[in-house]
Amino acid sequence: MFSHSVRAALLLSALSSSSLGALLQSADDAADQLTSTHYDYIIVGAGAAGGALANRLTEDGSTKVLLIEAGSSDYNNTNIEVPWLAPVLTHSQFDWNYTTTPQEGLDNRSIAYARGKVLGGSTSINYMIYTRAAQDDWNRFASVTGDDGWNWSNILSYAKKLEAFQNSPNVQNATSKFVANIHGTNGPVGAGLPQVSLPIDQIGLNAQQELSSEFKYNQDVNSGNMIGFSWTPFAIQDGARSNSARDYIQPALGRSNLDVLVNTQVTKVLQTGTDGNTPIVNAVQFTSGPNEKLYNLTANKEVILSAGSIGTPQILLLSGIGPADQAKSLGIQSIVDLPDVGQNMQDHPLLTTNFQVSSNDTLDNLSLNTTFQAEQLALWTNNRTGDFTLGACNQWAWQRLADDDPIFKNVSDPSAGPTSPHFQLIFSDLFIAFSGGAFPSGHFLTLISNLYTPTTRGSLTLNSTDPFTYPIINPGLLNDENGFDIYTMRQALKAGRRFLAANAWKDWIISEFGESANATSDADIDAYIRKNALVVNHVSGTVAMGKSGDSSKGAGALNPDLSVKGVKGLRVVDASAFPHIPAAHTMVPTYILAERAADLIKNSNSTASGSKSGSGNGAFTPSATLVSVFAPLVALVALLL
Ligand SMILES: Cc1cc2nc3c(=O)[nH]c(=O)nc-3n(C[C@H](O)[C@H](O)[C@H](O)COP(=O)(O)OP(=O)(O)OC[C@H]3O[C@@H](n4cnc5c(N)ncnc54)[C@H](O)[C@@H]3O)c2cc1C
Repeated sequence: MFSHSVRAALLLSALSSSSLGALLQSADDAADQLTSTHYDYIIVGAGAAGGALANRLTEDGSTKVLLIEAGSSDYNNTNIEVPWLAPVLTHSQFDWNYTTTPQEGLDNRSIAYARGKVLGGSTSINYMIYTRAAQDDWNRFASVTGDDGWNWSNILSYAKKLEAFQNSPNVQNATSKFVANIHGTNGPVGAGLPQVSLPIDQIGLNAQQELSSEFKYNQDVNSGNMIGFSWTPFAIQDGARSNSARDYIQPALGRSNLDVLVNTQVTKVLQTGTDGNTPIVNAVQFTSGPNEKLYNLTANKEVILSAGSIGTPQILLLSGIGPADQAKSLGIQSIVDLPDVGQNMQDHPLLTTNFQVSSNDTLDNLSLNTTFQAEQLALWTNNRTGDFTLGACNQWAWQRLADDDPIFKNVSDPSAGPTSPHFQLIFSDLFIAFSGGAFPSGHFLTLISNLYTPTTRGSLTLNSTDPFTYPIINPGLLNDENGFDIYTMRQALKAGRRFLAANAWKDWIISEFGESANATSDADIDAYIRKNALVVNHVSGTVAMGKSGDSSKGAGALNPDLSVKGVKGLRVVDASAFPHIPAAHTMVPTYILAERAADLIKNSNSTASGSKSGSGNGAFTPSATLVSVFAPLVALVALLL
């Protein structure tokens, strides 16, 4: 969630400890194995979705799967495992380190855009916050796609199936903080509530009770109704990060029908033939690096792109699956004209404000007090307990604008419905900033106000035909013509200030601190937001699903079963498929999407086999496009044929 540093987290150097035996560490070294194996499915990207799919599809021992990941296998690096160290992972070797275009809505600032590049993808570098999204969000996916299978009533079984929700003995009064019977306990993904109580927890509860008409108590944010003040669940199990590498991929590696190839980037998908007039696209091209050999490999059944909301549209556009005019302008041969590929990009804008507090018992001590820091680290190392098991906050509030808010006279409500929030308020027990630079000494509370129903849409377009040149990423943050986004960010900050002005906080909070303290008029608040807002890193929607068949602009690039419109043998399963960004943290919605996708794929009869007119399966093959784009490397590739 946070894109820069919590100062206390800058403690440990990366301790590398790769230990997965059955992994293929390099395409070059594994060439013999790859050439001699026939894969039913090739999954591209080992993040939230790719990890879940690789596990579920290989439950059937007769199904052979290859999972290809651009990053390393180092998912059990200490900085990844220790929850409190999450902030050090952005800008690290595990981050693609993208940058956006100058954002008009952010005073033309370009901002860093994190994405995970390691087994587990962004689940290995994220902030582990665990939200399923509201029932109204899922019901809207069903209505946009015309597929009732995306309804809350159907996906709830997947939400439970994937969970191992812990009722940890370390969580005080746990029964009032979550609803046990709506959670799963036997699934792969570990989750639970914070194990350490903080002094501000009781103050937060008192403030909620004092202001209960505005901030209702919600016993479980994952019930389908997210609205209100609640306790924050995390994908943390027994004190350590839970991610798709640890929970889905590692357990499946013991199966002989899963191969995982890391340090390997897929550069495009390839057409292998036609079925009638429909192109069959069931092959991938991949390489170890910009100047390394290129390989082609065909799947018996399908290629599944799970490279995330940046990687997946980039691969499709490089392959000629996207807007035909864009392909033409770059000299890429178009396979199918799909105007929505790379469009519809959405993310959640984020804003921090700091409050100086009178107590010296805050999590700031993890950086201010080296003795305390060492004690806490020892607790984590020895027992997986203590403050290093914590995430960004223990409590938060998910709120809606009032139904009669004046903004709705001019703008129709962009939220999915009454169970879905317009904004989120996070209450963190320390100083958090994203701008870098020196931290003030002292003790703080940080309010993080985030917009969850952005009306703006951005885009991803190619910079070049070189797959190693990053695409042009424009999430269009706060660039709304109707004024809804900046208005709602302002209302979020005001609501957070109201919460922190409750009588309950009077002995704790001294005053708002720093530049924001002077932002009192609407104009000043808006200026502060535009100057300082960043992003929650939930990028979604760039290859959205829509109703079946129609591939015109705005109708979605995917069918409701996540197959790519206009071709056979190719599916997209990741956060790029959401037609609207879920008004929630997006990891669990992506897991849920992948869990259902696995069943859709297993039940699908639409196998794009090579018995149609096209090339044979499971073999390295040359391709015409490869020759034109990578002319200098042709000689190297030829050696492999
Ligand atoms: C810093 C940060 C903090 C976040 N905090 C939270 C949070 O607290 N809670 C929450 O719910 N969500 C959070 N998120 C968002 C959440 O992690 C993502 O929504 C989710 O992981 C998306 O899953 P995905 O499968 O679509 O993509 P990813 O998990 O990003 O996986 C995509 C994978 O594909 C690989 N890949 C990409 N291109 C290629 C290619 N060409 N060839 C081979 N492999 C490729 C990538 O390396 C990556 O491993 C955060 C994200 C970030 C970056």
